[in-house]
Amino acid sequence: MTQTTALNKLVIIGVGLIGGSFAQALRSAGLAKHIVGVGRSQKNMQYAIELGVIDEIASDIASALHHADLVFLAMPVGQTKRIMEKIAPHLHADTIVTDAGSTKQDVIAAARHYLSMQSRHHFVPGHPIAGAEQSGVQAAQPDLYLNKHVILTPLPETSSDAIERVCQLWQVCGARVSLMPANDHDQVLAATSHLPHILAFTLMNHLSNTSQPENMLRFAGSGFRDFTRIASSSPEMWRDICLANRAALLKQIDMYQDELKVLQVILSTNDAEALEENFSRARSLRDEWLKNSI
Ligand SMILES: NC(=O)c1ccc[n+]([C@@H]2O[C@H](COP(=O)([O-])OP(=O)(O)OC[C@H]3O[C@@H](n4cnc5c(N)ncnc54)[C@H](O)[C@@H]3O)[C@@H](O)[C@H]2O)c1
Ligand SMILES: O=C(O)C(=O)C[C@]1(C(=O)O)C=C[C@@H](O)C=C1
Repeated sequence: MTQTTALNKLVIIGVGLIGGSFAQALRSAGLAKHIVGVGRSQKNMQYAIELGVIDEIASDIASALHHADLVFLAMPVGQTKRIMEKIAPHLHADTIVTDAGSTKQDVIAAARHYLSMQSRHHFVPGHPIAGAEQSGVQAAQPDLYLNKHVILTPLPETSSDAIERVCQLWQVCGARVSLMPANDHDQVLAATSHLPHILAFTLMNHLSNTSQPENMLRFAGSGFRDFTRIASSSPEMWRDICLANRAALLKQIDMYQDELKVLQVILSTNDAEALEENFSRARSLRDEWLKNSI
């Protein structure tokens, strides 16, 4: 790998789990000399300073972006349009902008609408497939991206230099970078990330509709804990993701319902052989995935 030069000024917009972890990873690699945070809540930003995640709280967007080498967008995807509109007039010609949004086509649509062609040359849409159910800067950790995938979905006009730079920075964080068309990204993530979150939230809501959920939950074991961990995730973040990727997610929900219906028939006909075959198929695919995952 070629030597990665340090960023003189890194601007993080949305200093939470994802933005804070990126800042910490680059700082610990000695690659971020000065980190400016742009936030929504003053309390959270003050906390980010105390934790040493950022060096400065931006007083306004123009001064935050002045001579910025890289801007990392890490707020919920529902905020993307607002932020793109705010940053667009202040971006320097060579400032690279990248993001961590869990959906990509909506982020790209916002970039096309608000960013100039010059800025889009330096815009690299991205998504780390790493995270947690906790949110906020207090949950940030420098090794969050270690051995995790990062998907970049560049625009046709994104310069190869900008892609290379962002790619190198993620590699410094310990991640493995892949490139993918944004539409493919959104289809794939609807199945492997957005649907599972919907299922976990729905299971909790389903139990809350039973007569005495607390009695039932008292005896829930580790299987239930594993399955529902992600139902503790940020409702705001997941509201935005699900709305942004609505079409792909609705398709996945339909297919999942069909799969449940198959299981209903198997159970109602007391078909032991079909039930075991159904579970074996699922186990094989998961075992295979585990063997090959990083
Ligand atoms: N949590 C995950 O597992 C995960 C993984 C990969 C990508 N992502 C994506 O990364 C982004 C951030 O997720 P997170 O988990 O770090 O969330 P988070 O809640 O921990 O952090 C988001 C931060 O953005 C701030 N914010 C909200 N609106 C803002 C605005 N208008 N201007 C400036 N700051 C604003 C919030 O105050 C918060 O501090 C989201 O787009 C999410 O889809 C999340
Ligand atoms: O580990 C978790 O808690 C996550 O939800 C991480 C997770 C995922 O679904 O895998 C969540 C959203 C992202 O955009 C990327 C990663």
